[in-house]
Amino acid sequence: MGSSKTAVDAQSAGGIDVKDALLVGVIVFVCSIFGIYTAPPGVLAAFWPTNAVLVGLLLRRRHPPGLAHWLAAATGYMVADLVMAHGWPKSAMLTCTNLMGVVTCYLLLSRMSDDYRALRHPRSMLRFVLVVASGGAAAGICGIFIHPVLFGGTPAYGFAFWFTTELVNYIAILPVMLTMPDLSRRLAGHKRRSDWPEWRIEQVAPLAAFAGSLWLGTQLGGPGVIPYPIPAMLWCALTYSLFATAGITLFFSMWTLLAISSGTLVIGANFDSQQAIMSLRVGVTLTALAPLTVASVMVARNELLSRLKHAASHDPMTHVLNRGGFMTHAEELLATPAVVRRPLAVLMMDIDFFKKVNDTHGHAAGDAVLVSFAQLAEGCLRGGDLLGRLGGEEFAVLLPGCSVDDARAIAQRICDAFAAHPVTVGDGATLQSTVSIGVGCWTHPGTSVEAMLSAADAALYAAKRSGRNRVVLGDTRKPATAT
Ligand SMILES: Nc1nc2c(ncn2[C@@H]2O[C@H](COP(=O)(O)OP(=O)(O)OP(=O)(O)O)[C@@H](O)[C@H]2O)c(=O)[nH]1
Repeated sequence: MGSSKTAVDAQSAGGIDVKDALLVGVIVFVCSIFGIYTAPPGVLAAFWPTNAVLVGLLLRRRHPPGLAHWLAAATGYMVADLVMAHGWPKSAMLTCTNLMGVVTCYLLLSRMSDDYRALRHPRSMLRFVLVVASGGAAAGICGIFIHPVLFGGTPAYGFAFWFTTELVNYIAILPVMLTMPDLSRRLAGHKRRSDWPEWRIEQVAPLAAFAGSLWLGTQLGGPGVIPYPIPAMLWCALTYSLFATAGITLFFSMWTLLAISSGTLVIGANFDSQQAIMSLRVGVTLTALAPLTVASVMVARNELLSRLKHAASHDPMTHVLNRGGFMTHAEELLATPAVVRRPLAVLMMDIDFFKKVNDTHGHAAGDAVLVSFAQLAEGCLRGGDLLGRLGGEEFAVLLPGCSVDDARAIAQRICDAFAAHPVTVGDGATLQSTVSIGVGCWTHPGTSVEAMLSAADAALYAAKRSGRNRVVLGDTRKPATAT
């Protein structure tokens, strides 16, 4: 039974792999045809997206590419060149050159950690430039041999031409591929329209400044206009996601080169030699590295900040909110109009005879009981409820929009579940602890979190005095006043 299932799995995985490889081949073919069609007459494609798209595709797949993928990619290149009547020998030489750069970039990038590869590390752009320069150099080495044969140039020119072309295309396109959000995961998240961020003026302004600086360049002209959009692009990098910044820098590179070649952007320089064109393309592309580096540093900074924020507001042992985190979240929740107008309940929970657990089985056993209780309590709550560890063996819960009856029922559920849940500790002993819970309820809160907690605490004290392992409802007739 097991082996036949494995065979079926392998078969279906094989089917998916072939389909996947075919898709890679088709994408390589389409990108290559696009590159060949956009080339000026007599020159190999000026904008050659295929290699960067292929490296990005292979890296973004869940599994490393197999032989089928590489064969499909090679076929895609060959067929595109043959369709454009480049003939077999020329097509084969061009395919080898393309694949040399792709394989080099793929191998180097696939060995990097996820953070570096997705350009989410402050130093990732440095490594990225080294990788794409290596990919360009690999293609350049092929260029030394094929350029004199195919185009009659010198080996040195062959190296320079292939190196710069690959470098420019990788730097412009690969960041977009590497930072592209995982669409399947996004769609699975079912983002509703109301969850989307609102577009405010400060979010639109950097993009408007970028468009404005591009326009200004066309109006003023002269050799200094190329970096005009850099301040706006840095502003974009500080405001938008890494992926959006990568898209903006790609647009900048393409726009600048197209605008100069079409005469929309007049910089007053002569581009009558291949060297001058190469120099311009490399210069424009390298300019775009600055905003990408800023965006990359911003991502790393924001992730560090959110990790620090989480660490400051959560208890490292039970992973629920700590006192500070609970108070901040509770106050924020109480300021929400939807919460203010609805009933609200607070539970104060304290594990019974917890000192005895520590004294009998050791501190580690006490910790295990605390972790177990936090998990169990969390499992009894609804999505919008807040659970926090206020200190020691004392926990609190805020239940927004919860009636007296519901609050009592939730508290009783936690109490019963914990009493019925044995915890096995390090010395092999099985501990059966209980919890006492005080409940405070308000039909119109209008008071501070501290006041609510102290009212629920009074009910907890009553629960302890009347025998523990029980739920006691506090006085709910009048709202508590701030202490
Ligand atoms: N294992 C462990 N123990 C803790 C931690 N924080 C506080 N304690 C212990 O929790 C115990 C609390 O004991 P008491 O306040 O006397 O309460 P109790 O024994 O539960 O008695 P009642 O609350 O009256 O049922 C003390 O022994 C503290 O040292 C912790 O993080 N881990």
